[in-house]
Amino acid sequence: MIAPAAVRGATSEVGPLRTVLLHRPGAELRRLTPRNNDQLLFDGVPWVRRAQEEHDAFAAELGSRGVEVLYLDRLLAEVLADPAARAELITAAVDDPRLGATLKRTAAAHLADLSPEDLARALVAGVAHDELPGARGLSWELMARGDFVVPPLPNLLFTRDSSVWVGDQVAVTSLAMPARHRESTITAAVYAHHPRFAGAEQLYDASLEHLEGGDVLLLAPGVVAVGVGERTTPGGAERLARRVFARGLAHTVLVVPIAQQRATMHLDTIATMVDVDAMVVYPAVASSLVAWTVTADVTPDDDDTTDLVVRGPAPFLEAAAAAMGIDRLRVIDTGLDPVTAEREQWDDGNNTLALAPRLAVAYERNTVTNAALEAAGIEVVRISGSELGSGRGGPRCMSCPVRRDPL
Ligand SMILES: NC(=O)NCCC[C@H](N)C(=O)O
Repeated sequence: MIAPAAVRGATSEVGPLRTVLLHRPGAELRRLTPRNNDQLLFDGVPWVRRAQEEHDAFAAELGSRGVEVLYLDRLLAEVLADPAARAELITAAVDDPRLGATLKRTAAAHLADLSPEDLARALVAGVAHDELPGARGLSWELMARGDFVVPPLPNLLFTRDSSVWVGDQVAVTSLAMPARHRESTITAAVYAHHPRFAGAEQLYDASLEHLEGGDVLLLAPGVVAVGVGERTTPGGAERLARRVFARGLAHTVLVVPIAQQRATMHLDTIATMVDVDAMVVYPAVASSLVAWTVTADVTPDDDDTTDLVVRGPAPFLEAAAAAMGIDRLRVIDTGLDPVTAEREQWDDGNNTLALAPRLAVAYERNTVTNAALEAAGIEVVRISGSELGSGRGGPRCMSCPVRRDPL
């Protein structure tokens, strides 16, 4: 029996969206340079003011459709009034093998002196070498002048990846790329300490096998697809499967191998739901995608030891339809010809955010995919993303649904 998520959480990708967690990009994007953008997982150096305008327009579209927008940096500043949360996050910020003990101590003392708002800014934007008054120690002396004592988190923008709600429980994820590890310390602290989330059950945590929210798709109530590739490991998918079964949050997990490359870093870069029975899918992979269907052997009663039944591989679209209990999953193609499809997939044409069945937010630049969506009966809310897109993420990546109405 799959419990409906009422007050918090989500059981699908398309149930009416009521509350969403966003992060408005700020000073952390100003840290990007041509020297560090690759390591920080951006494909360029965005124009920050324009990125903020694009993000504000995205948030305004959500707000005008009745979606409550929560901002991660505001929740973070609020929890940083709590000494326990401050201590946790300061320790995590300086827990870096590049720093010697003296620099760790100086950096921690500097952060501990900041107000909650300034500390929130420093945790997100990082602390540059020359921003640490009175710093001493060998590792500070030998650090390159342009380097960071606490590296910035420009990918916090992509709130989908560092936490994901499955039913009424929240999974703080275990991010694979070093540039993103510290993001989950922030989401973990917000969910653990903010009164807004009091009582929320934690489904996953950052100490476990790699699992990123962009790889987790709630295909239908009780059916979760997990992409396994550059970011999420088979071990992460297995752990999540056991936990969602043990807690009655799903009856089937479809594990979907995806190519380990930047263009397809998460499952949501190649497929997203736009209706209860329809997905926009990158046609270059649609027919070759497979899924392993995972279920529980007996009624599960324990988080991490349930015996799993694994069947497959079978064509993804068929396995998904069978698990969802429908005849067929309708597919809308990205692009039209292979070159347009490749361009629009790269520019997050597949990465739509459903606000309700047949209503989705998409980047305006993917004109061919958006026309195909409309031809299939999907209303498209277009937003611009010329600067936001330089981080290689679209509307779905930039949003973590905290509450969707049950279908
Ligand atoms: N779900 C997603 O596909 N998120 C986009 C993450 C982009 C970010 N620059 C990254 O490489 O992790």
